Amino acid sequence: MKLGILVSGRGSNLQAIVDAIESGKLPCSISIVISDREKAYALERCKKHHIPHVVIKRKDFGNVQDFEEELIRSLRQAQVDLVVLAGFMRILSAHFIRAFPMKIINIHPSLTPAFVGKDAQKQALEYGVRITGCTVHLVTEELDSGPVIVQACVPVLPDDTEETLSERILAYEHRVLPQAIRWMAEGRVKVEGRKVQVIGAKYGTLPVNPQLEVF
Ligand SMILES: Nc1nc2c(c(=O)[nH]1)N[C@@H](CN(C=O)c1ccc(C(=O)N[C@@H](CCC(=O)O)C(=O)O)cc1)CN2
Ligand SMILES: NCC(=O)N[C@@H]1O[C@H](COP(=O)([O-])[O-])[C@@H](O)[C@H]1O
Repeated sequence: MKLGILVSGRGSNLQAIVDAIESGKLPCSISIVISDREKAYALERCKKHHIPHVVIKRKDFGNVQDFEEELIRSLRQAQVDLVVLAGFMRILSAHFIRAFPMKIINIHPSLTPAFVGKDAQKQALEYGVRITGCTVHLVTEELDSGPVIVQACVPVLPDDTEETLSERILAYEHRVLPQAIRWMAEGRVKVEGRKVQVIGAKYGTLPVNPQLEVF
């Protein structure tokens, strides 16, 4: 499976995908990484691992439609089979999503539908929950509300800061995202409306549901 990965920041989830591929655990290749920010550290990771990459900045386009058309053009030119949002911090339009039907996944640092949007870890802390986590979901036109592929539960500790909680969640993100991509590559993710079934996966076990098989 050829991946097109969209990033905006440090790229630790990108690195987790690269590590999974290079270790032989993830039968995929990365055709293109696109960053909307030229100073994203994710781009340094691409240079180190010789991954094709491009910067496509919103402010270089007169409107969001032209910006998204360039994203679509680059992804189609790279002939990607799956688009992965790995810390990409722009809300994508229905037009973009319809260009890759059921072929866009996103990693989000909460148990959706709780705490959607930006700063999910801070939202969880401020709300006072004792359990949060991360979600890989299919991207729909509604923000962070797509059919859920996998979720990991992460405890919130009394002395947690946004930083300590984010790091604890991130450790699970780096496992559930490659696992979800592998299930997509194996064709085991079956979607009926909002319901998702990973064929052959073991459900009901925590802290990760469905249970991870490789990562
Ligand atoms: N249509 C969708 N687009 C995106 C989704 C999605 O689920 N559906 N996921 C996001 C990633 N994301 C949370 O997982 C997210 C990213 C950014 C924002 C946001 O409010 N961004 C602001 C400002 C961006 C900036 O500061 O540069 C905005 O775009 O207005 C919310 C959620 C990726 N896209
Ligand atoms: N709403 C989207 C969102 O908050 N995404 C989050 O941004 C971080 C990117 O880290 P990374 O660049 O090191 O992968 C990750 O924690 C990801 O879940």
